Amino acid sequence: MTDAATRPADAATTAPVLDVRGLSVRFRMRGERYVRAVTDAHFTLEAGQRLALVGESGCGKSVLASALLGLLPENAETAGSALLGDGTDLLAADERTLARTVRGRKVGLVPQSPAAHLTPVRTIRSQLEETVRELLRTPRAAVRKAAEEAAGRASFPADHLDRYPHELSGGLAQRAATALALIGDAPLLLADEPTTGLDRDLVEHTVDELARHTGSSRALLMITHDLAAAERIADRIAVMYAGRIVEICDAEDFFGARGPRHPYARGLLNALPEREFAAIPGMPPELGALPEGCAFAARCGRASEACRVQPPFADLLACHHPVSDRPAADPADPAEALEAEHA
Ligand SMILES: Nc1ncnc2c1ncn2[C@@H]1O[C@H](COP(=O)(O)OP(=O)(O)OP(=O)(O)O)[C@@H](O)[C@H]1O
Ligand code: NI
Repeated sequence: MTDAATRPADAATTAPVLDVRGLSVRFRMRGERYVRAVTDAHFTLEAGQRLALVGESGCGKSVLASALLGLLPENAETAGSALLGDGTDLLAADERTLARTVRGRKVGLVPQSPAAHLTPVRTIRSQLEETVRELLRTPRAAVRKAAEEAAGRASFPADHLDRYPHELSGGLAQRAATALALIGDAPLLLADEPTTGLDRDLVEHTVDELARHTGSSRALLMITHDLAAAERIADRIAVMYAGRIVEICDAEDFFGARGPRHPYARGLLNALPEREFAAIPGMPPELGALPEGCAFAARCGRASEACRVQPPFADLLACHHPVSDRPAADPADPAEALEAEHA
């Protein structure tokens, strides 16, 4: 643990909203064993950017989010840094700093399940007012108005403010939770599976709202395994496999004609019902027993000897045999190359 790093003042204006460098999280288990939930993650988020972090269940997405919120359990050990635009290192900050100045104020959390996040025995108005008092230190006389404004920003109807959470539809509960998340005006919004359990209309509504609230001054990190939701909201996609980010790609390329370059990312995309509906064979490795080299090699049709060594994350990709940018021919695949030559 080091003291929170601070940037020189002149760099602060150009610093990204979030700059994650070499973030790793491992959990200490009994008998000197470790579960390596996140390994060497690198990414940045500029103001106005919306990044979707996707990957199969258990690949480490939520652990990464918890690390950014300082909400990891006792047995977690972290490495690397996660710098906010003002120089705060989320990995180095102590709990007091995180609780008093970071969560809600610098990092807004859009909860997974608004129903669980809202307090059942209190009206929406009283929850908004409490958060306004806490985060904004608003003078007593102005709290009611500030809470109503907060509701308005998330399009929560004023005539529903005196209702209890159970009296709200799923959509309105989501708006109430979003209103709470936005009160501190945090430059970074973090949403872990904000659309889980919602029907398709509500998914679209929720991600559109998140996009609207990100605007040009904030940044959004959305964790999801819903690729359709990711496509709707994100301008960049980060794909995680077995604790590592294996590719970061513009959403346009990812979902468009070019497609992702990492074979795993391709597999995820092709597993969609509206594409090939073909699941990737096999299972991801246990994070407590990761192989030496590329963790995807055992399931990868393109794997070779080279994959016994961990591929470095370079040029936003960690793969020895990326799928070619040119859809017609692929030099790594002799058969395809031959075909192309004769085409
Ligand atoms: N406190 C802990 N101790 C040990 N292992 C943990 C702990 N918390 C999480 N893990 C492990 O870390 C791995 C990553 O879990 P994580 O919840 O981040 O996955 P995820 O990608 O968010 O999956 P999902 O899509 O299902 O939410 C899992 O193998 C999980 O068992
Ligand atoms: Ni998760």
